[in-house]
Amino acid sequence: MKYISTRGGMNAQAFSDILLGGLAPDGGLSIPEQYPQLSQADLESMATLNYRDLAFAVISRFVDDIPSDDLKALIDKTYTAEVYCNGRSKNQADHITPLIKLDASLYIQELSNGPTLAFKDMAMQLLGNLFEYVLDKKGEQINIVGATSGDTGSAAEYAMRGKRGVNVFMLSPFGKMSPFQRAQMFSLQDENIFNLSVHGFFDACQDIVKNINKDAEFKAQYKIGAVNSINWGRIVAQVVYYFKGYFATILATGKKVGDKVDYCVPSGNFGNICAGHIARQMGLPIGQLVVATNENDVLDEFFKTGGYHPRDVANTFETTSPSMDISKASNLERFVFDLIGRDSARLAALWTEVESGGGFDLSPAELALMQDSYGFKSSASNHSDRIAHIREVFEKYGVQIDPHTADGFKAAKAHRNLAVPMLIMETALPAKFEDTMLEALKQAPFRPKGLAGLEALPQRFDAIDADANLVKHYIVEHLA
Ligand SMILES: Cc1ncc(COP(=O)(O)O)c(C=O)c1O
Ligand SMILES: N[C@@H](CCOP(=O)(O)O)C(=O)O
Repeated sequence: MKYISTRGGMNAQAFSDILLGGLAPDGGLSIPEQYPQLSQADLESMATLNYRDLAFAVISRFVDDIPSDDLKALIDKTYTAEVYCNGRSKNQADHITPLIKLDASLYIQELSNGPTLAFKDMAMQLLGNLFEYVLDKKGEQINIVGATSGDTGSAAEYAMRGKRGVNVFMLSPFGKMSPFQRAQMFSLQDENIFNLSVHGFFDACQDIVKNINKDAEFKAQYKIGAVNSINWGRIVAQVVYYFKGYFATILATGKKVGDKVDYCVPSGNFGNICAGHIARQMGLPIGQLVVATNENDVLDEFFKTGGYHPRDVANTFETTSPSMDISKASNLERFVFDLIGRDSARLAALWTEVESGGGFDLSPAELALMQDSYGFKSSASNHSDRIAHIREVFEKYGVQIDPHTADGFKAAKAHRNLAVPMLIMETALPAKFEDTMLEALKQAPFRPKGLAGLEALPQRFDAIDADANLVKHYIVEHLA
């Protein structure tokens, strides 16, 4: 399996060569030359595998330059009941991403039982172990530069703290994360962790990360790596839980392998649902892929009209599902590459428009293809929807969901077909967003053991203006 760039300007590379980096040298994103294809027999053979074996069955199809035994050992070390425990018994926790039944055909897939209580841990824990392995083999070090709106940052820092040869420089939007998210990151005192609080939104942080990645000389000199979902390693690890969720859903609903399951995914940078698209391209019988957004609804507009027009700061909003306060969805580039028949010249032209502050419109035929053949639907939420749906799910089903998952619940209701099971991806635990949960339920959400008093711990971070040169300077100074 070799990897190319969506923009056509990268020679085919092996998995280990693209693993540590973010953007391809031409500014595009790495993507497999073709997706592995699974037959009905392959799917049937996967249906009863535990998470570790399933992860190996999926990920090994994308990796051919790490010996199988080593890859299996890295996966086995990652997906354990101890890491994805969240206070459960070993037996319960060993499912890693168990389902919560809401009704006969509506389920939530738990993805937030890892160390930082968000779905990012599903891929980031594996990435941490893969990084350490590949760096050891190559005898190299890495300085990760990442952007977060609240969850990638803590997941990356918890996965990379104490790892040999790794430093993390994490950019987050100043004053825009929840107090819990802020405390999770800023209370870390590890010497290899640097938190930079940027005056701007997540989009500004991500632009800086991309800008640094495009400076080939700086990138090579300072060994810059990426952990955002522009990194292919994040996406491939996320593909696994679409398979796990599928098999668990058909088992729970008495369906058979081959029957369709719909998925609804709270979306911002489009990394989570992009993994769903790839699972579908591999042959997983996914019906609809429903994109849920908050008030920052660029993606909702795209999937309804075919027009992708990222917004500027003045039109990006602070919301109560803050991790989705994103107006430029990096991974959309991977999906559009497939949608337009992998025409890299056209893709590069479309993203040249996007990067110069504009956007593009698909043709009516492409819009129909996206909605009908690729199964994409969408819906947007606002604060009052969020509060109402947190309340509804608690009152009807006795389940507390976080504000992002509540945006997903609204979208799932809007697009549900009662004949097809619908799986809502849980993207974080309510404990991370206590104020909104209190407003909705008049009670504080469950907080896993060991996290009491998190917000009162001493915090360490540096504030900085949204300027790539300042960030580069900061990196150079702190590495020295
Ligand atoms: C809690 C939560 N929900 C949803 C999202 C959106 O996921 P994605 O960016 O992969 O679309 C994020 C972060 O991006 C998140 O942290
Ligand atoms: N919501 C994310 C934003 C970054 O997304 P990523 O999946 O591309 O790393 C966050 O919480 O940081």
